[in-house]
Amino acid sequence: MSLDFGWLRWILTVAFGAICVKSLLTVVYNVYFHPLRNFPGPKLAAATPFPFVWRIVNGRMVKWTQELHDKYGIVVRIHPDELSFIGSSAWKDIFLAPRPQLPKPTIGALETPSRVPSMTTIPDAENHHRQRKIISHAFSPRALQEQEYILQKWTDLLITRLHDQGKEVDVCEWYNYLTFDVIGNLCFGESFHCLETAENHPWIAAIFPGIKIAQILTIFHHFPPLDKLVRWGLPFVIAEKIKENHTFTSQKIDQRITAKSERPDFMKYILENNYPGGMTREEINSTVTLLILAGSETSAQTLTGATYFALSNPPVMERLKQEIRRTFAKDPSKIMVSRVSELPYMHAVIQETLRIHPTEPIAVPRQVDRPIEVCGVSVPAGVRVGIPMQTAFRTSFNFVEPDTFIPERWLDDADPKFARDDKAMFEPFLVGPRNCIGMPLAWAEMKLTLAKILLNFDLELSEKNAGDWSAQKVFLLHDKKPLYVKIMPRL
Ligand code: HEM
Repeated sequence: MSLDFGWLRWILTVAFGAICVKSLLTVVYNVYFHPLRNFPGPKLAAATPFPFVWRIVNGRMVKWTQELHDKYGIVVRIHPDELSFIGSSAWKDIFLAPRPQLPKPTIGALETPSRVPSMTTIPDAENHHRQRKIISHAFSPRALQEQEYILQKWTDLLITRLHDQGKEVDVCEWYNYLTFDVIGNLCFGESFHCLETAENHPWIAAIFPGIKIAQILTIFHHFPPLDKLVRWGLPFVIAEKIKENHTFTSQKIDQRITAKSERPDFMKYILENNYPGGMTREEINSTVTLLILAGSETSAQTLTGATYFALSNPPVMERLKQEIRRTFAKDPSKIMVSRVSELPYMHAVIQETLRIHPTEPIAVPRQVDRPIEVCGVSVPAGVRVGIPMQTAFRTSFNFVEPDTFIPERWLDDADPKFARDDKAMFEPFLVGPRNCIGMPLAWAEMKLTLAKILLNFDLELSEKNAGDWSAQKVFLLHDKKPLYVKIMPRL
């Protein structure tokens, strides 16, 4: 008996035809009738999300937005529903002025392993505030003072371990070991033992590929209903890793809670201030995972960047070494957070690193839920607006010699030509109620580390590094590369 599948062919043809007609109508609407139709930008990016999602997949979003802003100016329509701004008043217009604050869009947001949002993935302002109020106690000036001994202990261990190594190390890896151990201590009361073992803990080894996959999978958010399929299917793809990481975090937090310790780490403050109706245990798990990521990779990337840029510009390295060695030569034990904070040139080197190589290079946009004005133009509700930091920090619209590493531009006695720099554009830690809560900790950790490294070692770039270290793809974070450096002990 032969089966007649004619009806199936007919259904498929009709379905395919309907999809084509709907897509065509959407394209026509996006280009000619959409509220953003008059904004500048490439027609293809206005018509469909494909050019945008392609840059997410190939990690070239930074290069693309740079080219678009060079061509179209300070505002560009980079997606049918998204505008990109690089004018400094955009910080105020998007992140400070709207009250209540604009929510984070669910499109493009990474999910936490448990699906319970962390402080940073919660879209709405009210719930974000509820969590941030509790977490903020762990980042007060007093808490940072109490936590300094942890920074001191682990930066000292980094120096000892570097003395044990051969002549050449991948500093990217070692800065990561340091920042993970510090943040492990602050979150769980116990380090990840990376510095001791010179290895990444499996939790860490799993998280980076996980972020990359999750970021690439966000492209399906742009093609509903495929987003639902991915949400359903993702756990099957990386189920084991998700479960392992989730269990690890949960167990470590359990242990820290049971220990009832008075160590001044993050958990002490979270537990002390978690009033009834505050954070649920699952929210604590998700937010601790966020703290580990936000508090480690960012500082490690910036330390690697500062090392690379200073070594690539010998007069900068010379001036930086002089400042540190002159200040601490007589008594290296006096390298305290309060004292390293007073070194203007080191501050300028790190700022310039964050300008050339910010840790959040691409826009993390906001959802416009009411008409607003950004950089003097009216933006309708229902779209997304963002500031791509790397593009905004490295454009001649905002900075003189934007691609050149010049820490001197940040000094009080800078060359008058740098008066043309729009310094209000430079906000590498974000502004507003969702800015970086760990900024003082980050500064303290980075300055302490750089000071100790340059007091103890002379450094030189290895011939093993190929090309420009800072030319990296971006999958939300920089797709980091090793940085091989020859280290020569001097103390
Ligand atoms: C060079 C170092 C760092 C830079 C440049 C940096 C930058 C940023 C930026 C741009 C954001 C906003 C993310 C978004 O778009 O939502 C952010 C958020 C955050 N950062 Fe940092 N960060 C650094 C270090 C740290 C450290 C050491 C910690 C400590 C744990 C930390 C904890 C956080 C947290 C918890 C958030 C989320 C805040 C919220 O959602 O309210 N960061 N950071």
